[in-house]
Amino acid sequence: MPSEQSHDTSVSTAGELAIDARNVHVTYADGTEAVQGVDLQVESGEFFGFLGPNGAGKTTTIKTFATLLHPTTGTVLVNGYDVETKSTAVCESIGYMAQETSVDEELTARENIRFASKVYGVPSDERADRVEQLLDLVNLTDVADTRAENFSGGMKKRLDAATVLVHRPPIVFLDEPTTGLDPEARIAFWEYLRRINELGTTVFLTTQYLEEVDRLCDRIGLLQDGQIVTTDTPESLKSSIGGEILELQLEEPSANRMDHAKRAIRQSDVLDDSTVETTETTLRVRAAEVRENASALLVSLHEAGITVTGFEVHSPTLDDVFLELTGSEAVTAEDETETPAVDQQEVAR
Ligand SMILES: Nc1ncnc2c1ncn2[C@@H]1O[C@H](COP(=O)(O)OP(=O)(O)OP(=O)(O)O)[C@@H](O)[C@H]1O
Repeated sequence: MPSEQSHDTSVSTAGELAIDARNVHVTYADGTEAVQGVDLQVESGEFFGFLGPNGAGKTTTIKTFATLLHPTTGTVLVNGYDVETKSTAVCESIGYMAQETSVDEELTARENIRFASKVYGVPSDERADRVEQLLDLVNLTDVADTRAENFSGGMKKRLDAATVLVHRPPIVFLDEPTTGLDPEARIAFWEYLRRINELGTTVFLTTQYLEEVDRLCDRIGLLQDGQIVTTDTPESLKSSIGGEILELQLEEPSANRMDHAKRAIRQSDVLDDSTVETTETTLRVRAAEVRENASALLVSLHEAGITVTGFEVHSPTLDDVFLELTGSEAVTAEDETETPAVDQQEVAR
């Protein structure tokens, strides 16, 4: 760990719990039970991905951990501090990045980070060094004196993330930090998160980009309807669903056609034990012997009058885990794009 950038872990050290949530419920004033008995332990230094379909309660949970909402019942310790009785200590020991970017567009990158250092109480004689380290960490040194209004969405996100790190919190909460970014900006941001995690910071994030989660996260918690469905490593989650997946694209897919195909697969005696899931565009058949029986399945579908335009067999991915455990499809990278980005090189200095 490079000493000049090492994060202060005096509040929480490896092996200790960064988050210890027990039976947490959060009910909004209108009666919506957004969180319904969450139990979750995250160790210091972990890179933890918090996943779930829209409306599952991820933002509510993360806001409760970051003291922005009160648990209705249950207890949450963050870095050993109770979010209810020691909320100031919790705030001082965390960084929280909301879904909406909070950088001041009128200020330059350097001014934004300097301002955050002041707000978070970084001693004045340490501020200048801290600002330069963070600019370097998020790769914005070259545009440090450019106003944030000229930045692309990805650059603003990286700047925003730098501002939540000024007080060297041992844990950062990031709520969908890469939503809306184009693939290149997203990769740069994930690389940045990997760096801060390597420097010792616990990373707790919500996201819907499962490929990156698979690559980066030590563990994943899957939330649905306010409850944790499972918590495990990406590898264990993938192997737990077992078998292989045959993905089929149908000609002119529609709900009716998908149902028809699903029935045809079930009625054929090709596979004894299979799980068939459909999304808007794809039919997924999971079974132990699906690879060996793919041709026979295609013949059955053809005989049932269904035209298959494409297919592939693959090992289970986190998308498959997500679909099986929640019954809904995760957002894919293609679903979202950011507004035209100003490339870093294009920004006038
Ligand atoms: N202020 C609020 N008042 C009442 N209900 C709310 C409020 N905020 C969120 N909810 C509801 O609580 C549930 C959980 O919402 P939450 O935003 O925590 O889910 P999420 O998993 O973060 O969803 P998304 O991925 O769409 O951001 C949803 O049913 C949502 O409509």
